[in-house]
Amino acid sequence: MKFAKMQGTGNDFIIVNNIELNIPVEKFPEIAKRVCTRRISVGGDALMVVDKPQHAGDFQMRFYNSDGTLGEMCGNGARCIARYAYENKIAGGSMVIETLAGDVPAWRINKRKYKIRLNNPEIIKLDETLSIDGTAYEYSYIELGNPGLPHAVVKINGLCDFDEKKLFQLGRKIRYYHDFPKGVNVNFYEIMKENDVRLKTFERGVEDFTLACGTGSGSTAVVLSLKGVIDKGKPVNLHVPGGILSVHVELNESKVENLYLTGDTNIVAIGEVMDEDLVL
Ligand SMILES: N[C@H](CCC[C@H](N)C(=O)O)C(=O)O
Repeated sequence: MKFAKMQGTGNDFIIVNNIELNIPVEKFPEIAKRVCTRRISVGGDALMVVDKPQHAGDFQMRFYNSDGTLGEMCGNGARCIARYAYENKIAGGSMVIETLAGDVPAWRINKRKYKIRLNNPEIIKLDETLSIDGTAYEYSYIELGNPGLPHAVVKINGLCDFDEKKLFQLGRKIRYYHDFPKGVNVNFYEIMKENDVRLKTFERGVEDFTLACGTGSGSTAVVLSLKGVIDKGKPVNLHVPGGILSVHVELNESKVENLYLTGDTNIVAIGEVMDEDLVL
């Protein structure tokens, strides 16, 4: 199975072109689980599949988390797959990616940098409260697109020095909190300085922190813009464990008109998956 391994700010993906491979789609959850397993197979946060467009887009992106579950969208994945599509002549330097959450336009900025327009939020609930082990946490809930990718945005003072094991436990408990029927990706943030935000995301489907989350970065920037915490006109720098992502929130009053995500991509390997225990 021909593949490319890419990463965007450390969020890593295995990408295959199903226009050529023609693998029945019902097989991809199992394939994803296998090839994404670190040490045992190729390893990655997710498997992404390029397929023929279903309407007016350039191609379809199917996204499978490392546990085999389907994700509605993926911000870093969309940036990487846009580069994959451009370099494999599936699309030009300006394209439209069809995702479950809706169409995602993408642009090549230069060889490694790609920008996408994230799906606009369909649900936003600011300043909610949840309780974990007797402690109350304020959070905001947001879904980008429809069906939307669920995100909780939680402020943690001292995130930089927060005990990693404790943060993992907290992330996992919020991820499965009963108020979130679809489960949730958990974004812990703290403000570093004006428009610079530190962010760590515990991802549904990976069941761990990833080095970066694009939709999580977009969701956090929207919440902070609406709350008036950051300067609305300017891009927000999200300092994630894998690097820096830039998000530009264009607001009209309190309505998000456009939400852009920009960052680097890296093609780590191109080759053939030879895993002898992979069942195709
Ligand atoms: N890392 C991704 C999100 C993956 C979505 C997945 N964790 C889910 O909730 O299904 C991003 O850059 O936006």
